[in-house]
Amino acid sequence: MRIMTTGGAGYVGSACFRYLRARGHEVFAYDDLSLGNAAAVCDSRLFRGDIRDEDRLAELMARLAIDTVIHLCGLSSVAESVLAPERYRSVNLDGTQAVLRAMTRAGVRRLLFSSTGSVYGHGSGAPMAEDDPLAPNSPYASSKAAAEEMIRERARDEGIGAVIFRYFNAAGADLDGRHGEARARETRLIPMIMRSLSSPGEELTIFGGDWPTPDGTCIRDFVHVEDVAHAHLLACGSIAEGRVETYNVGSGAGTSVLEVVRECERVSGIAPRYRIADRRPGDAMENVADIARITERLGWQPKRSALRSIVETAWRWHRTHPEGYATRGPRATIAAGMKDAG
Ligand SMILES: NC(=O)c1ccc[n+]([C@@H]2O[C@H](COP(=O)([O-])OP(=O)(O)OC[C@H]3O[C@@H](n4cnc5c(N)ncnc54)[C@H](O)[C@@H]3O)[C@@H](O)[C@H]2O)c1
Ligand SMILES: O=c1ccn([C@@H]2O[C@H](COP(=O)(O)OP(=O)(O)O[C@H]3O[C@H](CO)[C@H](O)[C@H](O)[C@H]3O)[C@@H](O)[C@H]2O)c(=O)[nH]1
Repeated sequence: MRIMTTGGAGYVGSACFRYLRARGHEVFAYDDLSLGNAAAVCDSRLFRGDIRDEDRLAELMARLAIDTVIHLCGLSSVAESVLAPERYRSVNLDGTQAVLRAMTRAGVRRLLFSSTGSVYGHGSGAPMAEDDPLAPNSPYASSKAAAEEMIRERARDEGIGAVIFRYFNAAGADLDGRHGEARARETRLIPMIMRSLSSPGEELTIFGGDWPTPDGTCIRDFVHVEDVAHAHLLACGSIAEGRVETYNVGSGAGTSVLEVVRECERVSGIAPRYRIADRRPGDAMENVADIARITERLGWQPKRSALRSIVETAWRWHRTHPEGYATRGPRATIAAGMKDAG
């Protein structure tokens, strides 16, 4: 396949880029690097640009003879979206429209889209299945639900094939120790815990200790980023023109925020300093995936998504790369001067 990954220098996008390339596919990344890292992909295959630049996308898709687009580009912080809903609508929804129009112009007929498990809303204690009603409770989740609808409409009108992936909480780092989560503006739980472990002055804030859950903190479904990348490999091969398939991508297991904090303490041997604050606006109480559909139809199984494996790989990455991809010197496992990480 000849694949364009939008948002391909980001955390999940670059993991997919590397995973698919290592398995023989021609993969190109498109990213404005506002949050992503050029060093996470291969320089010669990274094209810089804004996702709303339809002309540039169409020109690149045609020139590179792309047959499949994996549209991962997006803004994805729930909390930030509450403060800047218009920006989220613009990048996530207008950006998706630009990708769809560019695909039409360049004759690309296969799309894999990164949606989110947060489209289901708070949850009711049971894992969420793909046909459950959607109840997005943040501008971020709403923008993804609207983008999904736009894709379904386009598929009906033009007969393209699409897979919609609703990821739950992607986490962990590559097993090679050279790649991991490193965003310009970080808000996610595991990187924030890692930061507090590495810098003793940094205190972790836990948002909400009064949710109606066993320990009062939110519950999430953490899935290892390498399992997520493997799901993309399987899904790309399954896309059929004229059909849209929707799959949850999670581990199927719920873990509370405090349980994650404790696991990080066990793995690192360092007790993080934390305080419990008010609930974070836009947060869902519980977000756990029912993964029966993806298991049955794509034969996918989470293999590395045990919490221990997620935290061990994340800790190894953060310990050796305290400044993310900018880390140099003996702590970094990236060989000095190595540019072509892809
Ligand atoms: N990581 C998760 O747990 C998770 C869960 C559910 C859904 N998702 C979705 O998966 C996708 C990837 O997530 P991620 O964790 O890799 O995020 P990320 O922030 O690491 O990557 C997003 C990438 O998009 C790029 N980008 C942002 N705005 C852009 C713009 N206007 N033009 C071009 N590029 C732009 C950034 O530079 C970045 O490299 C997102 O769409 C996100 O909503 C992620
Ligand atoms: O410093 C922090 C950061 C997070 N949390 C808590 O940890 C949980 C997870 O928060 P994250 O920000 O790590 O992730 P979200 O569940 O909010 O969102 C993530 O998973 C979703 C899917 O479930 C999305 O798609 C989204 O892109 C992705 O960031 C939440 O209860 C949050 O309140 C804290 O307590 N302190």
